[in-house]
Amino acid sequence: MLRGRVLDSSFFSALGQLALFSLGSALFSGLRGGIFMCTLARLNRRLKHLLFHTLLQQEVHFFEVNNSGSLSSRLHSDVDKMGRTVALNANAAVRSTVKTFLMLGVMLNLSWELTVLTCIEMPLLAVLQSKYITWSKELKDQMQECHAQNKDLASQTVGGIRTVRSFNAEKEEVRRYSEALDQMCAVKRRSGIYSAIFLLLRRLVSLGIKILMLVKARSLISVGQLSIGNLVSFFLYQKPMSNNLRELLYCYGETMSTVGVISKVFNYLDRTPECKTAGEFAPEKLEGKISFRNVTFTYPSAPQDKPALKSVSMEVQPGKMTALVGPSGGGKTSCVSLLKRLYEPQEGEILLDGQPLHQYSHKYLHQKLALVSQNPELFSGSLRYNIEYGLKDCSIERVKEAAKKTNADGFISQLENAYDTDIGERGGRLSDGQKQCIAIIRALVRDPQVIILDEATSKLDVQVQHTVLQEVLSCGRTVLVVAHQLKTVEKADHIIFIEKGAVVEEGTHQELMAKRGRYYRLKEELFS
Ligand SMILES: Nc1ncnc2c1ncn2[C@@H]1O[C@H](COP(=O)(O)OP(=O)(O)OP(=O)(O)O)[C@@H](O)[C@H]1O
Repeated sequence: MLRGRVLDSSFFSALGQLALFSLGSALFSGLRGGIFMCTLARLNRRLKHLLFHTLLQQEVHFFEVNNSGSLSSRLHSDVDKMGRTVALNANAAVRSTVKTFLMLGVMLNLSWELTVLTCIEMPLLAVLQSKYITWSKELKDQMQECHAQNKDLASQTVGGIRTVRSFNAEKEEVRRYSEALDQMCAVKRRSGIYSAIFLLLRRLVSLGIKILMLVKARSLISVGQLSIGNLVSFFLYQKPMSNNLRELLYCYGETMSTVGVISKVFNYLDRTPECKTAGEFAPEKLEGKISFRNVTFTYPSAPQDKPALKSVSMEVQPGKMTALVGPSGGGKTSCVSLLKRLYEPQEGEILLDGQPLHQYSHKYLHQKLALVSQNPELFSGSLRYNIEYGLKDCSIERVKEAAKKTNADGFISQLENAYDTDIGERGGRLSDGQKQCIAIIRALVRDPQVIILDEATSKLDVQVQHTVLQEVLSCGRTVLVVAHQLKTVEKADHIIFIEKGAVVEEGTHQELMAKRGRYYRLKEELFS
């Protein structure tokens, strides 16, 4: 047509072909887009599920070295970015490749010389692009880190707003956040400068190629190897063809620069937790006798010559109340953490009814051995949800019964929706004492044989403390109490005094008082 030899019949046939081609292309692109979006959604869901599952299997130390902000960033932004980049780029790459080959055929037919020149642009741009990727990859990693840090800082400050307010630290927190934002801004600025330089060079290369093509076209026309019509047709194809090539390069670049993000996500997915896998042992009857045999333990993040426990040996008798006492930093909580298998000792072993702890099934162990700590971790949701947490098929009657035993049903029934009341983020709508009550009910509802109270009743009044202790001691349970308030441990059947990671002395209250050793002196210091 552009050559001016237009016949009505060929015009309509070309129009028909064009319409068919457009219809096919629209159908193809709709289908392709739809399929890729569905695949992307599935891929995203699967990756997040896998990553969250893998994260929850990791040992406690992993969460000490990886803060929650960066983990949540990996889980959300990184997985989203990864899925989007891979799926969308694959989509764009398929589209551009198909178009490129179709156009290449037509363009070669019009002028192979000009087509070769068009294709020269591609390797030049590829060299530029790969340089740009190397520069920008590092910046993208830095941006991810800054993003995670900012998120962590904001969520930590908002989560700890009570402390921030009471220490009048709002200005300081705003300053810290603003510093973090400045850091992010500096990285983005550098990234912007690199991008501007890259775009400029890319334009210059394209322009240079275009000038070469015009010079070549002029010489081809002058020797009669190319008509003006063919040249115009060629340029009509050349622009979208260049765009396609550029899009292919862009997809490659984007995928390459996301490699850092992808490798981080896969590093987490492939990570094997550094702790012994739990066994299958789950006896029907458990007495609850605990033995520490020459247990030496150093926290993974502490220097290896600074063990928290040094060759600790002790016995917690079944059905009795044993108290762990000692000065701050002595190693009491470390004993409890080892008992709950939050960490593994480097030397020695811990036995429950004569069996090493790791041989018990994970579910069984945590059901039979319940821990209530001083600042229990509660989750947003209803009271009932928090009490039943992790239990399947727990009836409301069981929950109510456990609440009655600790005298907590009174305050619960006065709440707006009783057991269905939402307790707010981390149980923020409850008092500290009420939180401790909920944590005790949460432990009792599991009907454990061993119950560990790590300063668990410190915020309850004396009457409730007494009721709770009576309840946990009933049914022949083994009770291990960790206490600073020596008053609460006087009733214990056995007291173990731990200092600087070692058992210093043990016996009943009367025996230790008569001995006039460390226990006696600590008591004197507290009451003098
Ligand atoms: N997560 C940790 N990483 C590294 N070191 C730790 C960690 N937790 C505790 N420690 C160190 O281990 C030692 C024993 O701490 P532990 O918490 O067991 O003492 P504690 O007797 O329970 O103290 P408190 O009575 O103050 O709670 C301390 O020196 C402490 O600094």
